[in-house]
Amino acid sequence: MNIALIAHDNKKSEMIDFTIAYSYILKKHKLFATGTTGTRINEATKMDIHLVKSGPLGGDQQIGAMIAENKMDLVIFFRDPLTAQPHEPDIIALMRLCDVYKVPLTTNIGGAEVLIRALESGFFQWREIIHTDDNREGNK
Ligand SMILES: O=C(CO)COP(=O)(O)O
Repeated sequence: MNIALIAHDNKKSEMIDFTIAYSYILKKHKLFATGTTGTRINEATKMDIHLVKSGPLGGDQQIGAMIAENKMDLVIFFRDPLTAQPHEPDIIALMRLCDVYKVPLTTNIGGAEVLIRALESGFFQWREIIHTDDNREGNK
């Protein structure tokens, strides 16, 4: 599965803790991340991560484009709900595309714990069906 890892600055240490704790699951998958988040995760875990640009420089939109192309299976996005972000429209667009394409999205560590364990337990196999279904709603 392709997994996106994104965290706002005040949530980056939480993301590091999360990826260290679940590296035994995450390393079995293809990981993508916005620039700063991915660099920090790589430094802490040594996992291979495909980096896109930093969020404020278009990284959220790059992840969004992957969602629109059916190339993302799970988005783990630790948002900071207490700090205004200059690229808020990009963030909303990313989350909207998750809804358009029915891609599982969590915006906090509580949901991430549940989804990562679901992934490990095989609850994401339906994504493989979607990958082969050209007639899904989002492609119309
Ligand atoms: O801003 C972000 C998500 O909206 C994250 O970007 P960085 O990982 O580059 O900090």
